[in-house]
Amino acid sequence: METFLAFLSLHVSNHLVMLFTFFISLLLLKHFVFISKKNAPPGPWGFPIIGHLPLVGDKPHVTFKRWRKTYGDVFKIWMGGWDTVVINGQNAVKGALEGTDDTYSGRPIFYTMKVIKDVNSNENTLSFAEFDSSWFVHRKLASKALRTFSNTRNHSVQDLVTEEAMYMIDALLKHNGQPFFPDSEISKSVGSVIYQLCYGRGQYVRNDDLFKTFLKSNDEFIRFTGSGNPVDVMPWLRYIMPWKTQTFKQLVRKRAQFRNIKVQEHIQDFVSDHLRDITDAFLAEDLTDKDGKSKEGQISRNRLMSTLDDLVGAGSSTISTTLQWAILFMASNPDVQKRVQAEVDAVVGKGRNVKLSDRCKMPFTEATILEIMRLSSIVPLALPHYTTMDTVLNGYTIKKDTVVLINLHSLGYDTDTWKDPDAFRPERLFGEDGHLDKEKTNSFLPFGLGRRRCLGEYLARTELLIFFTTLIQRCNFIRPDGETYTKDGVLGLTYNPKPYNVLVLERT
Ligand code: HEM
Repeated sequence: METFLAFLSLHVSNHLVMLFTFFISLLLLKHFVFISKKNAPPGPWGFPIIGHLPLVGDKPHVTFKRWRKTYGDVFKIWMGGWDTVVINGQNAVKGALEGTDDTYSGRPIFYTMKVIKDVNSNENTLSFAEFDSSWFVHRKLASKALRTFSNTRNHSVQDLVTEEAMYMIDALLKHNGQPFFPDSEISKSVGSVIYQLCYGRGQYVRNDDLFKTFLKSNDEFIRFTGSGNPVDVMPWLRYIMPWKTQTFKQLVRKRAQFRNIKVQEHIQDFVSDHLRDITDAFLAEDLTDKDGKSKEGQISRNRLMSTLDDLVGAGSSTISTTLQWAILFMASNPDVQKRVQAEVDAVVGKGRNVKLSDRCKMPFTEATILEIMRLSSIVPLALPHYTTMDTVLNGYTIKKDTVVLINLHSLGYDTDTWKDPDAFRPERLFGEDGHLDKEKTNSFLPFGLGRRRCLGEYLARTELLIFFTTLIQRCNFIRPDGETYTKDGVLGLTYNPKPYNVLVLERT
C-alpha cells in the first residue's frame, strides 16, 4: 500500500512538474511573442509569470520615470499576465489621448473590477467600465447630474463648500496651537460636501448616524484598496491569499448596501419637479421608451445608481489628499503663504467669504493651487486604460487589448518642461506678460485627458479654490520646530503625504 502511495505521489508530482513546465513554457512563449512583435516598444527585462510586478516598487510612477531615461517615452512591461505599455511625457501622453479616436478609451477588467460588477448585480460602474455604447450613455447622464448640482448658476455648491470650510477651520483651531496631523478634520468636511451633493443638503448631516457610517465605510474602503491588490493582475493569487478578495467583497457590499438604503429613502419622498440632489436626478431620468421597455443602448437604473459609489469614492479622497498637501506646502513655504494671504486680503478682505468670481482677481493664489497639484501629482498613473484597437505611438505598434498606464507624474516633473521641477515655485506658471501662462498650466494634466478624463474636474477646482482660500484667509499654518517635511509620499488610492504635524493658528 505504502509503495502504491509512493508511486502515486511520484506519478502525481511528475505530472505536476510536467504541467508546471508546460504552463511556464506557454507563458514564456507568450512573453517572447509579445517581445518579438514587430515594432513593439522596448522595455526592461521582467520575470516570467509575475512580469515586472516585483520591480516597480511602491512608487511605480517614480520607477517608470527612471526607466523612461533608458527606454524612452513609450515602453512596455508585463503586469502579471497583462501586456502593459507605459506612456510618459507631455508629447507622448497628448499624442495618445488627444484627438477623437477612442483607441485608448478602454479600461482593463481586472479581478477587483469583476468583483465590483458582481456585487452590483452584474452591472458595470462608470469609472471601471469597458468602453462601449452603454458607457457613453452612463457618462452623459452622470455628467448631467453632477453639473446640475455643482454649477455656479445657483451658487449652491459655493455656499456648501464655504460652510464646510468653516466647520473645518473650527475643528483645526480646536487643537489650540498644539501640533497635529489634520487628516480627519479635512476628510470630514470634504466627505460632507460630496455626501450632501449626492444624498441631500442639511445642516444636521454631520450629526446623522448614516453620515458617520458613510465616513467610516469610505475610510475602510480607501485604507484597504489603497494598499493595492496583486490579485488584480494575477487572479490565481486569490486561492493563495483568499482574505484579500473576501475583505474586498465585504467592503464593496457594505458600500452598495449603504447606497441602497439612501436610494430607498429617496424613493419614499421623491417629487419629480423638486430635485434635491444627484440621487433624485438619477431617479428622475427616464430610462424607458413609451412601452416601458428599456431604451435601445440605454442603461439600467441600478447601473446609474452605482455612479453614487464612483462619485463619493473619487470625490472625497482626491480633494482631502490635495488639501493635506496644500497645508504641508504652506507650512514649509511661509513666504508663499504670506503672499497668498496678502492677495486674498486685498481681493476678498476679512469681512466676507471668498466667491468663485474672485478667482480671476487672484492669479497668485490660482498659481499656488496649480503648483500644489503639479508637485503632489495625487493620481500619478491616472486609472488604467486599455486599447480598443491596434495603434501606433511614437513609431511603436501597440496591440489591441493592451493595458496602458499614463504616467501623469512624469509631466509635472519633466525636466524638458520645468527648469527645477522639484522646487515649489508658483511664479513659474506666469508668462513674461505677468499673466498665468496657458502653455505652462496645460503642460501637466492632473485630471487626465480625453474621453476618460476626470468627470469631477469642475467640482474639484471649485472645492479646491474655496477650501484653500478660506483656510488661508482665516489661519496661519506653521511647521513646528524640529519637524521635517518631505515631498515623498505614500501611494494608496491617491498619492498621500506621509503623516506630518502642523500648528494651526487663527489669523488676527
Ligand atoms: C483634485 C481632485 C481630483 C483629481 C486630481 C482627479 C483626477 C482624476 C484622474 C487622473 C482620473 C483618471 C483619468 C484617466 O483615466 O485618464 C479621474 C477619473 C475620474 N474622476 Fe477624478 N479627480 C479629482 C476629483 C474628482 C471629483 C471631485 C470627482 C467627482 C465627484 C471625480 C470623479 C471622477 C470619475 C467619475 C472618474 C472616472 C471617469 C471615467 O472613467 O469616465 N474626480 N480623476
